[in-house]
Amino acid sequence: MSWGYGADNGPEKWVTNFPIADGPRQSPIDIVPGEASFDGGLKPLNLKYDPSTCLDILNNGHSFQVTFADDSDSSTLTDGPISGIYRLKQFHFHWGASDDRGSEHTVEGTKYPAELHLVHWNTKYPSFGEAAGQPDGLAVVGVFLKTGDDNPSLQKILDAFDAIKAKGKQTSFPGFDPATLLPGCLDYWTYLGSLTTPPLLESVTWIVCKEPISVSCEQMAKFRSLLFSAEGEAECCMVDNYRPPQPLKGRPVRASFQ
Ligand SMILES: CCN[C@H]1CN(CCOCC)S(=O)(=O)c2sc(S(N)(=O)=O)cc21
Ligand SMILES: [Zn+2]
Repeated sequence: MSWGYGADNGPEKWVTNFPIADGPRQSPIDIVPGEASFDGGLKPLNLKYDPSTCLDILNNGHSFQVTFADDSDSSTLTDGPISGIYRLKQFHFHWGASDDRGSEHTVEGTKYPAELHLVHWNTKYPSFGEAAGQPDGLAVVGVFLKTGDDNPSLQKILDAFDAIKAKGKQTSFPGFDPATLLPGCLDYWTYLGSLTTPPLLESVTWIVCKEPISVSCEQMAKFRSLLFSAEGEAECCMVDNYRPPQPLKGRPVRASFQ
């Protein structure tokens, strides 16, 4: 059985096939603002996204992801805590079965109903796959979702869900601008961590925005209409696809704001 989020193949079991699960720089973590150190040397995030690089939306059986053309520097992350140019590869979400849980990072124990991850790779490496194995290979921008007003930008994504309900389904998704998913304020916390799913590679510079974006309760319900299962299999709702916080193991967490 491959990894997942169930009792038999979930986060507590991943260490069996992925021993790095108990490694020194695992993600997510619980962020304690009072223990983060303000670093005046941290630059503002510079996110420049070109909607024409948006390709398709896919249900990969663990989440859904929106994938981007990354053969040029059209959609990039620069500055912030990183050096060089990182290209946007994909974004995806993690969410709960109910609004009281779903995010991977937590803030002083507070769980949000969902968390957005924008995945970028360091162009000093020849490809995404190469970069994913390097300690400075990836940079993921995390954005919390908080229940409140309807989010029109999110709605465009949710409207595509009927075409990707089951695992393995994919459909074209042209012209989406991921910048419309960012909060107004780009203050962030940053620390060195890992992928939060297998292969749990310790190659991620995490950049977690302090300000959440909004999602309505109805929109959260739509997230929960996706399936972990493929067509023809017993239906299993895609919910609680989040890894809980992992030990900090002495890592510094820096804040870009005071
Ligand atoms: C379901 C698999 N999720 C993985 C898939 N990729 C890793 C593929 O490694 C290939 C060598 S990824 O780099 O796109 C990526 S980023 C995150 S997260 N939640 O930490 O932002 C998980 C994953
Ligand atoms: Zn993720």
